[in-house]
Amino acid sequence: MSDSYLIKGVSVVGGKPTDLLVRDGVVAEVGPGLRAAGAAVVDGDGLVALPGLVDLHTHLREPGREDAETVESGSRAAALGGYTAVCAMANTSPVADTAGVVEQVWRLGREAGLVDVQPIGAVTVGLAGEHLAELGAMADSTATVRMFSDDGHCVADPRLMRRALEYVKAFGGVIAQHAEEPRLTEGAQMHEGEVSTRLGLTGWPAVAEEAIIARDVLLAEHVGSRLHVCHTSTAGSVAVLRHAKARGVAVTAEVTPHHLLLTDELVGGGPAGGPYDPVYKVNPPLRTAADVAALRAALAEGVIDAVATDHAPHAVEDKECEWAYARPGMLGLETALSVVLDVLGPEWDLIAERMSRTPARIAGLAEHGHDPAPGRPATFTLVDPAARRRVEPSELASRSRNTPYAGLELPGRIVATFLRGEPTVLDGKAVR
Ligand SMILES: NC(=O)N[C@@H](CC(=O)O)C(=O)O
Ligand SMILES: [Zn+2]
Ligand SMILES: [Zn+2]
Repeated sequence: MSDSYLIKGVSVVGGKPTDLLVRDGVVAEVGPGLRAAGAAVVDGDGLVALPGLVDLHTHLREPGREDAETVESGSRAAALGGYTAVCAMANTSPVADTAGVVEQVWRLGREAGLVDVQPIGAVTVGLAGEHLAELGAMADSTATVRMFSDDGHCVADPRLMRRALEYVKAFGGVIAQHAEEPRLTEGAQMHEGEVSTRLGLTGWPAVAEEAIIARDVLLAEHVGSRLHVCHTSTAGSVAVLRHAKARGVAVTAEVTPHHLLLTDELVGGGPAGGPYDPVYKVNPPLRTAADVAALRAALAEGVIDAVATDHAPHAVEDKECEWAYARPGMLGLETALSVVLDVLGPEWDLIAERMSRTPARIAGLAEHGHDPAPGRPATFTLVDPAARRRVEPSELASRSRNTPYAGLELPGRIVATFLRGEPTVLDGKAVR
């Protein structure tokens, strides 16, 4: 593989076409009409260069469910989706609640070498919500964990949540909360509303999310610590976040691509078939069109800071079964940019902000989230916004197939991704 690349005629984050010279891992020069003997030339005509995307919320399933995803297969899916860094959730088996497990995940990410894999540590031992995990040991480990989450479960005990928020202040950490009051979602199968009533499924009310976010922003304010809200899904949650931010609370929030595009109506029957298709089962559940509209507006405005995929691969037997027995979760890495492009349109600066710069800052990933500019790490992705693609589950790099977008035509295609000057994707294909 070449060690320098000349990308000709590319638009950097929507600007006028220019050339990018990549050498020794960094962007060496930016400007029109560049020449470089020996450099591999990439035709950037019609392409947009974005800072490499950063996912705050990825389930890689290793260790424990390597049949559904591995660090390597998930890293490949991420690179193909334009990502250069992913934060790996802790709900593996064993749980990532010790320095040993987070170091293992970090090392597997390095070995795969396709994206930077930043492990997230569990807040409580075994995600059981009873005792704080060894947060300090995970922070001090090779994986230098700064974000902690019991995702999949809510840290429901307010005293434990308070102590976790207090603890991570010492090293500038953040608690990422899966906001779900468990007493309000017992047996829940989908969003509580008209559709759940019609289908006869137990509802997951919006207030179960909103009540926890309200409590947690107050706790974060009280102890002067940082809170991050995972997969925000309701208009009411947006209202709580807006209020907290106006008060100066150190809270950030993410939204998933699926909550920006899909609604609970799909549970009653999607484009591909009849009702109760578990591909639409996810936590938090798909909500209403009014929620979708509020989430889109909040993302544009900045009340929601980032798009995060919540890429949640599941094996066929856990997904292609009766609705009630299916695991919640959807794939996201390989379709996220296309969905966001569909939702926001070609607002490149906004897309760079919500999918790269801000998530890099939230996760504390200093090498990520920088627009390609001289002296910066050559860590970026090239998008063809004119291309349209039909999502074909069998063509995905993920080991799982549970995409809710099968058969759907979406705008945009990732042509190439570079991580510190090395291509991880070229001509739309992973380099390994
Ligand atoms: N989102 C989901 O529906 N599932 C996630 C867990 C989670 O993000 O809560 C999973 O691990 O499968
Ligand atoms: Zn969650
Ligand atoms: Zn998750």
